[in-house]
Amino acid sequence: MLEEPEAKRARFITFEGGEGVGKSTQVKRLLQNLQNYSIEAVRTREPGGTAKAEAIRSFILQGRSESWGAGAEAVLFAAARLDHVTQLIAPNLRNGTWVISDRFHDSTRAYQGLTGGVDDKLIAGLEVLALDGNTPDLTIVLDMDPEIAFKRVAQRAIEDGLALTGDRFEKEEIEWHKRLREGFLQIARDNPERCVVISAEQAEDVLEATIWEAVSERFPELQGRADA
Ligand SMILES: Nc1ncnc2c1ncn2[C@@H]1O[C@H](COP(=O)(O)OP(=O)(O)O)[C@@H](O)[C@H]1O
Ligand SMILES: Cc1cn([C@H]2C[C@H](O)[C@@H](COP(=O)(O)OP(=O)(O)O)O2)c(=O)[nH]c1=O
Repeated sequence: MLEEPEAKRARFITFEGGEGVGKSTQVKRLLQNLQNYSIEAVRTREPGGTAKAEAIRSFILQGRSESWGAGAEAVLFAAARLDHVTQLIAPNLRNGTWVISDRFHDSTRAYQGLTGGVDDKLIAGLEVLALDGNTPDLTIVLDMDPEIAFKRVAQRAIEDGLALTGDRFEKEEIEWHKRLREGFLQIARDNPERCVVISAEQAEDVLEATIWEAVSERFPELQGRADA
């Protein structure tokens, strides 16, 4: 009998945390580090990642669904995620390409669930639909005081000569952002096998090295691989 070829084992990594903690910066750096180790990998983001999901992203972030309430928004984020998973995430993982996503289902848990008040059972049901079994192998929760994160974002806007307008979630009060931070820490405590909390109050290079250590510790296939 012919042996089945061993399936290529691709990993799914997500980054989570509040606004301006450095997720996009570190997603790019991790992608580069994986590629330096000859790992095929792509980066993506939520909401978004596919044309349909990006359309839903614009609709929500412009504030057009705000009056619909957190429950309806949870449904919209889930609809975007379903397309993202079926069209981009799952096919890449099946082909052996690692996927790194800037936000994923924990953002719905934290924003619409823990701070938005949407019932756990609704959130859990939407996850069954949208994830279709594609739970991340590792979630890196970048944690920091939201006041410091805001200063970073404001500083960059000044340097770029831009007005600090913000999307609709960025405009929430600081107390709300503190509750959001606690929400992500709670998710990490509830899912210790999947989540690693890393302090984001470190210089970009130092944070990059801490993340690389966490990723390479988690996945044996990265150990002993030569830096290409
Ligand atoms: N470790 C860091 N230290 C200082 N500033 C940072 C760090 N990481 C990112 N930044 C800056 O902070 C701002 C937000 O970073 P970004 O990666 O866009 O965060 P997020 O994706 O979490 O919103 C950007 O201006 C970025 O250049
Ligand atoms: C994926 C997702 C994002 N969001 C929010 C979080 C952010 O405020 C916004 C995404 O905007 P984005 O500009 O990507 O935020 P950031 O740079 O901080 O990551 O959408 C939810 O409320 N629920 C979700 O499920």
